[in-house]
Amino acid sequence: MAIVEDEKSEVFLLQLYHQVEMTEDILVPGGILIIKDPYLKLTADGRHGLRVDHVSDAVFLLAHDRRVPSCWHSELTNPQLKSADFWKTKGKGFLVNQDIRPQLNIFDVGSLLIRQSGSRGRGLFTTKAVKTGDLMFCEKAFAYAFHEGEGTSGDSSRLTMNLLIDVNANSFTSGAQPELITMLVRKLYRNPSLTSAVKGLHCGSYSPVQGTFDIIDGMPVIDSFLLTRILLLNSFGCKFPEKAGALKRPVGIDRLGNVFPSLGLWTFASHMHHSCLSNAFCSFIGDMMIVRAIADIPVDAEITIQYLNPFNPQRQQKYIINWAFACDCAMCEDDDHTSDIVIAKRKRLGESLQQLLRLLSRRGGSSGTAGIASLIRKSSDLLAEMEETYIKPTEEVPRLTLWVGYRDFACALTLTGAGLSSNAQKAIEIGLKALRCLRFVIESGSLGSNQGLVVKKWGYMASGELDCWICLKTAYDCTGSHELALAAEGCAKVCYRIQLGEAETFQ
Ligand SMILES: C[S@@+](CC[C@H](N)C(=O)[O-])C[C@H]1O[C@@H](n2cnc3c(N)ncnc32)[C@H](O)[C@@H]1O
Repeated sequence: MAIVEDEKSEVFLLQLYHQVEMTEDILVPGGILIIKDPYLKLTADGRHGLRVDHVSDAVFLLAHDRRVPSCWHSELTNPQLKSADFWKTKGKGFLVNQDIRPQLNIFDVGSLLIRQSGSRGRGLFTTKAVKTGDLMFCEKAFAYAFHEGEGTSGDSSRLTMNLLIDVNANSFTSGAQPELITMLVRKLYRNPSLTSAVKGLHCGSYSPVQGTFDIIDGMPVIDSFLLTRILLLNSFGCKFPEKAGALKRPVGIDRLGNVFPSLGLWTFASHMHHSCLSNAFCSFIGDMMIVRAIADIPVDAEITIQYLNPFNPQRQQKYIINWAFACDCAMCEDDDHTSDIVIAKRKRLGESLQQLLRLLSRRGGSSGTAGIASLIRKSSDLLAEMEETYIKPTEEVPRLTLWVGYRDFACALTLTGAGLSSNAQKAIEIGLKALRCLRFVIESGSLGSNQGLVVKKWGYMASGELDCWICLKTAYDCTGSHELALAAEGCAKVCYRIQLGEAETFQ
C-alpha cells in the first residue's frame, strides 16, 4: 500500500497487485506512474483506494518522459529515476564476457504431436511406438515457484505465507500458487516476445480482456485474471517421491504437516489430458520435468497422466471442480459401482492387516515359531477375504487397496525374516501377487523354475512398486536365486527411472 497524489493534488491509497516487490518498495518517493482504467474500491476504513490488478495498467515513467505533467517538472530531482542510457549501459555491462546461449526448453519431442482429442480439446499423441520406461520428453518450466515451508527453511522468522483469495469461487489457495501467478505476470510483462508461449493455453470458460497481449504503449496488455485461470488449469505440482528426498529438494511442509508442493507451468506438457489409468508419468529434477512411458504405447495413441493421486477418494469431485471434466475411466466407473459398505470393509480389513504386520515386524528373526506362522496365516486370510470384495477382473481395473495389503505383507516378510528361506519364499509368492493386483503380467518368477522372471506387461503405477521389486530382489537373494534377484533388480531400476527421472543414482 502506498499514498499517491494526482496532478490536482488529490490523495489516494494505492495497491498494486502481481508486482515483484511490495507496492511501497516500487513507488519510491517522487516516482511517477500512469494508471490506466483506474479502479476505485472501498478500503477497510471507509475511504476510497485505487487498486491495480493488471500489471500493464500501471505505467512507470522516467523523469524525462514527455507524459509527465508539466506542473511536476521542477520537482523531479529524485536520484533513483535514472535515464534510459544509464540502464542500457548497466545492462551491457552485465552481458560483457558472459556465455549467453540460446535457451533450449523442450527436448526429445520428436515422437510426439499436439492435436485435437475429440471434444476434450488439444491433447498429446505419439508419432512412434514407445516402451515402458522410455523417455518421451523433458521440458524446462516456463515459470516455477519453489515453495519452501517452515520444515525446510528451519527459520520460522523468515517464513512468509501467500494467500490467494478468489472471491468469485469463494475459495483460497496458499503455498506456491500466488507466487507463481505473480511470477508469470511479471515475466510476460517484461518479455512481450514470450507471450506467444502462453497465449493459446487452455483457459476454460474465461473470456480474456479484449486486446490481451497486444502491445500498447510499448508494453503488452497483461490480463492477470486470465493468467490466474491458465495456471489453475495447466500448472503442475511437483511432489518428489520420498526416496528422492536426499537427492532433490522436496516439498515445503508447515508446522501442521501440511504439504505445499512446488509449482510450475510447463507449456508443452500442459497439453496432456488426465486418465486414472494413465500411460505416462512425470518426474522432476528441479524445474525440469521428465515424462516417461509407464506402459508400452503404440503409435498415434494419446499420452495421459494422473492429475491427482488415484488413492484420493475425493478425486472425482476434484476433477469436476478444478478442471471441469468428469473422468470416465474404468477405475472411476468401478468406484461408482462399489458400495460404501464394501469400501468400509476393505478399509477395516486393511487396518487389521497392518496391526498383524506390525506384530510380524516386531518378531522378526524368531521366525519358524508357531506365533509367526499364525500371523502369516491370519494375514493371508485377511487378504483372501479382501480379494473377494472385488468383482471386476484385475486386467480391467487395478485393485489398489489389495495391492497395498499384499505389498506391505511381502515387505514385512522380507524385512523381518530376511535370512529365513521359508519367509523369503512366502515373500516372493506374495510380492508377485501384489504386482498382479496392479495388472502386471509376470511370466514365471517362481523358485525352482528355470524360466527366469519376465515382465510381459507392465502394470499400473500407483506408489511403492519400487519397494515391492526391492523386496523381491532381497527375497530371491535369500533363497540363493541370484539370477531372479538380478531380474527383480532390473525391474526396480525401471521403476526408479520412471519415478525419479533418471537411474544414475540407483543403488
Ligand atoms: C491442462 S488442459 C489439457 C489441454 C487442453 N485440452 C488444451 O486444449 O490445451 C486441462 C483440461 O483438459 C480437459 N481434460 C483433461 N483431462 C480430461 C479428461 N480425462 N476428460 C475430459 N476432459 C479432460 C479439461 O477441460 C481440463 O480442464
